Amino acid sequence: MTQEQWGQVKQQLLKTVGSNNYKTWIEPLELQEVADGVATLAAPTSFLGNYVSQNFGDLILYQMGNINGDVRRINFSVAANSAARPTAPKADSTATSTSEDTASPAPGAKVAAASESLFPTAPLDDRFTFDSFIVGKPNELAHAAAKRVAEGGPVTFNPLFLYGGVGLGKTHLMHAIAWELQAQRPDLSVIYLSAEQFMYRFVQALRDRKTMDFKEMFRSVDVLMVDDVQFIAGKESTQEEFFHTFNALIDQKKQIIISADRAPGEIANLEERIQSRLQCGLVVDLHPTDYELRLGILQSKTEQYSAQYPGLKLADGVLEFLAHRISTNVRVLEGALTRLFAFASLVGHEITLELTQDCLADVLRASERKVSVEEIQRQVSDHYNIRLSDMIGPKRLRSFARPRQVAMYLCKQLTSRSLPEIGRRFGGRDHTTVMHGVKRIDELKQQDAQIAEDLEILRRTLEG
Ligand SMILES: Nc1ncnc2c1ncn2[C@@H]1O[C@H](COP(=O)(O)OP(=O)(O)OP(=O)(O)O)[C@@H](O)[C@H]1O
Repeated sequence: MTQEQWGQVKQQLLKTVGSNNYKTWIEPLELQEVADGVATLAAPTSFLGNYVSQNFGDLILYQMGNINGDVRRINFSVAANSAARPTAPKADSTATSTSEDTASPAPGAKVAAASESLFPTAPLDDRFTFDSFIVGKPNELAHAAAKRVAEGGPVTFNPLFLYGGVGLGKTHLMHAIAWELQAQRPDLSVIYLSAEQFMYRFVQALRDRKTMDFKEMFRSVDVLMVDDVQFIAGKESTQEEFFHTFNALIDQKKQIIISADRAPGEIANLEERIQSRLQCGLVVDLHPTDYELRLGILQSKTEQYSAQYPGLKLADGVLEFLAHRISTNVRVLEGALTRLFAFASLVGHEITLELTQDCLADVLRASERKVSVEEIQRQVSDHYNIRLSDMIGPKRLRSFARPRQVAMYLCKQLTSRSLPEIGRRFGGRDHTTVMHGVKRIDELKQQDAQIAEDLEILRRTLEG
């Protein structure tokens, strides 16, 4: 691989990983040498080298392979000792870490016999255990199913299919299963990897003419876990391979655990036979968190932080406030708490409600349910059974004018748009017209029970 080709690889990586990731992680890398199919990349720090190796190693190798088929492995010229996960054993103890050896097995778990270049298990996050997973109504079934599978007993439901929205704990549960299996059943060979990694491995095997090794390896494991399976949608040959691997393991009564961001039947461009195969075991949904679960997660995180930041006090009501206000995903919730503790420890203050509102203003704003003017117009015209064009149009008929005023009122109440802006969205009306409409509905809702009820229903629908 020449420096020029390395430049092309970097250009491709820029497109794939985005400019922020690119600047931080890829740009600092230098191509040092290529010998015997092994490309050595020099990273300025061992941390960076390890991080890139873990997170982008496969991708870099994949792109390099596309541009120059001679490259089969990558080395990072950094010390292997500085790996991010101290508990994970090193796959080898040489002074370099490779994209393969960072994909190390769960400690203690036996890794399926495989050629080194296809070494498949992705690293596990040691924070993601059953102990640190808070159980509530929305995730109790998923948790119970994961626990059962983690016992490593006779296979009762196969596959276990976990699905749910972003940041609701799918990966956490899968890692927890892997850790538990490794502790309870170190005799089992367990492979955990993302569907994306499955694809890269497969492509690599195709390129290296090692598909038999690939097949053999995946078909000889006891437990196969594939995260984010929606990734293989639309990728035909990967799907094909996945399907055969899947069938072979099911036939041998080996446990398969799959996660996705939606139910099997809802993954577009996933072959029907795969969709139906995925549904033949237990399909469990991780529901969006509720208030109690969020509070539980915050309390548990706070205990950890209190140990980390001794002496830092948390005022009553702060966690409740956060659990109430941040209702998106757990990742955002955790991030908010991390920021709060870090900030409070810097300024040396007790974490009060004011400090929380101050420090997390952007997160709180972003979590507010955003209702758009268009959504309001649509809902209101549906409610009053008029056409959207009549609501926005010039007609002054009472049957259009009243719903229009209701919609203007709701826009003022539920969005942060100014009166002139609302006017513009209502067919270019003047801000005084909007002001008048808002005032009129304000008065009417005191006198007219029907209007008050309409407003209540609409507000509830719009705020979800
Ligand atoms: N019930 C829970 N208890 C404790 N932590 C949780 C819980 N649910 C999620 N988390 C935490 O939230 C973060 C996001 O979870 P995770 O990565 O498992 O989400 P995911 O469902 O795999 O999301 P994505 O679709 O983005 O991959 C992690 O730090 C995880 O530890």
